[in-house]
Order: sequence, then structure tokens, then C-alpha cells
Amino acid sequence: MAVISLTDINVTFKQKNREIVAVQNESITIEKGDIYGIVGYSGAGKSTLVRTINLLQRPTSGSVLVNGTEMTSLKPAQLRDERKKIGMIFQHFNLMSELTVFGNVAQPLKHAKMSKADKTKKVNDLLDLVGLADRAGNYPAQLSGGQKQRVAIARALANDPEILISDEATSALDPKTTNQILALLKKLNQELGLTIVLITHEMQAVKEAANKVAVMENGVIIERGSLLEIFTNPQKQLTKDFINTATNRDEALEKVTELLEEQPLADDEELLQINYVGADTAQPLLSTIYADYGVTTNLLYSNMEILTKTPVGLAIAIFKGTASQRATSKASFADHGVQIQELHVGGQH
Ligand SMILES: Nc1ncnc2c1ncn2[C@@H]1O[C@H](COP(=O)(O)OP(=O)(O)OP(=O)(O)O)[C@@H](O)[C@H]1O
Repeated sequence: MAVISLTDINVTFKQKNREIVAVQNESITIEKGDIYGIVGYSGAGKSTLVRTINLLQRPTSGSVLVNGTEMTSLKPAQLRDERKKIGMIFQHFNLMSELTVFGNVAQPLKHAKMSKADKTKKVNDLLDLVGLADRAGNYPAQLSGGQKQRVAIARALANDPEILISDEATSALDPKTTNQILALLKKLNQELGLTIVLITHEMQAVKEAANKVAVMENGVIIERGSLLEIFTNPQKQLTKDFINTATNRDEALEKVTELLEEQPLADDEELLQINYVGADTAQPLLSTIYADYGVTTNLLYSNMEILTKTPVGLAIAIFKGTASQRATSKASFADHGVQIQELHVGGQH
């Protein structure tokens, strides 16, 4: 079921003597229970597009349906109510420094029609959920970045939203803390059925948490699909660039290049990148390639990730043998659905 349907969204900012088209005629549908990653470089229009969901950014034109309600036609009081169903977290947490952790999480409940005892219970339950039950009396300044983001998450959940928008929520955190926050978001997605829109410039974060991905550039979505589709069959160069960073392929290739500068390939050797989906594809082929084709392999890099329960592998290897031996072995990989491509690095032919 579609929880969010943005259709033909345009957002134009008028400045003194020029117009900035931040989002250009873009549409996106987000289903209940999705963790939808929106990836792109700074200025691509990610925040502007996503902020139209709760009309923090009113689109210049287009339709914003949230649970079937057209947000752009609501009266202010109705909009306030609908907005409560959409929580939001940000890169810099936006906590109130003069309030305790408890006070920050209780903030959205200030005008809620609940008894004081119920509010207290609600806040304590939320702090428990995000793993901060023992920090209720602390002030934000006494917390680490990861803990501050947990407070912000608890606060965003105070009104029991169905949707959580995360705008670069892990961008100010170190990799370990980032993974802990992403794990928390996944838990909330699974346990509460929360639909999450994850805006980020890091494909790594998307890889950890999302089930769907859209890549944005210059105000438009240039590519979209399931996490697995995007990672195993990216079409656009920008998507490939993001993925190569997220799978450490770029870093591995740099090291391989250095190695080959010292030990150049021989005439009967070639450098290959091997991409495969499913654990039972490439590894058996590599292990029998000498017996089957007389080709020896030198595995320089190998990485396997589990993306939405499916193993996705990447290897960089040198194949050594006669031209025809190498060609037959490569054809056999291709026959088994393993992608294999020759790499040219640092002046190698
Ligand atoms: N309120 C505004 N007034 C004028 N221009 C704006 C405004 N908000 C965003 N823009 C412009 O719209 C474009 C898209 O910005 P947006 O913040 O949506 O990109 P982004 O992909 O989210 O990047 P970032 O992560 O840096 O925020 C940029 O050129 C930005 O300068």
C-alpha cells in the first residue's frame, strides 16, 4: 500500500534575479514499511523533495498524498494534525539545550490530551525503546552524538507517527555510531511498522538499512529500484560511483594499482573484476578454474555483502593462462550469470 505518493512535484525558489529549480517534475511512491533511501550529492534536491511530504516545503506544483490525504489542500489546523503523523530527525539533532532528555522527548506531548502520568509513562517507554532509560535527567550537552540522535528519535516518535523522515541523521556521526543508529531505525521499522525515508549522501548508510533506493541529481531522480537491483545492476554512472565507494571497490582498486606498478602483469595475465549474486555462483567456479581450463587465479580482493538477505559479491583477480584458456574460462563465468569485466589500471593494457 502506498503511504506516500508524490506526483509531478516541482519546487522553484525565486531569488532576486534568478530562479533555482530544486526539484523538477519528480514523482515517487513509498510503500508502507519501506526504508526508502534517497541518495545524492549536496544540492541534488533530496531535502527539498522529501520536505514536501509534510509540506515543510510547499511544492510550486504537484500532488502530495499521504495515506490518501492530499496535503496541499488541507486547512492549517488539519495540516498540523497530519504533520504529527510524520516524525523527522536531522543531522544536527535540533535538541533544546535547556531541557533534559526527558523534557526534550516530552516536548511534542505538551498539548496532547493525556494525563501527566500517561505522558511520563510514554516518555519513559520511548527512552527505553531507544536505549536511553538511564539518561532521562541528563542535558543534551552531557550526551554523545549518537545518544543525542537517540533522543531526537524518541522525540520524533512521541506522537506515534507512521512515517519517519531522516534527513542526513547519521552524517555527523562516526561509522560505528552510524551503524548503531541505522540498526535502531531498522528495529523501529520492523517492530513498529514505521515507514522511513532516509535522505543521505552516503550509499553506505543506504546499503545498511534501506530496501529501496532513489538516486537524485540536479532536481531529478536519475535511477530507482530495490536495493538489490540498484547494487547488482546500476545503470547510471553516478549510481555506479556511489556503489563503488560503498563496497570499498575504489579503495581496493587503488591498492591493486599500486601493486601492479611494482609487479606489472605478464603477457599471459589479465586483471578482472568479478561481480556475482548468490553465494553458490562465483566461488565454485574459481575453485575449479585450474582443473577445468588450466587457468591459475590470484585473488587480490574479495568482498561479500548480504543485501536484503541475498549475498552480493565482488572480487578482483588476475587470471593467468593462454588467451584461449582465459577466454573459455571467462565465458563459463558468464554462462553461470557471473559478470566479469577486464580492468585497465595504471598503464596496463
Ligand atoms: N529556501 C531555499 N531558498 C533558495 N534556494 C534553496 C532553498 N532551499 C534549497 N535551495 C536550493 O535548492 C537546491 C536543492 O537543495 P537541497 O537542500 O534540496 O539539496 P540536497 O540534495 O538536500 O542537499 P543538502 O544535503 O546539501 O541539503 C540547491 O541548489 C539549494 O541551494
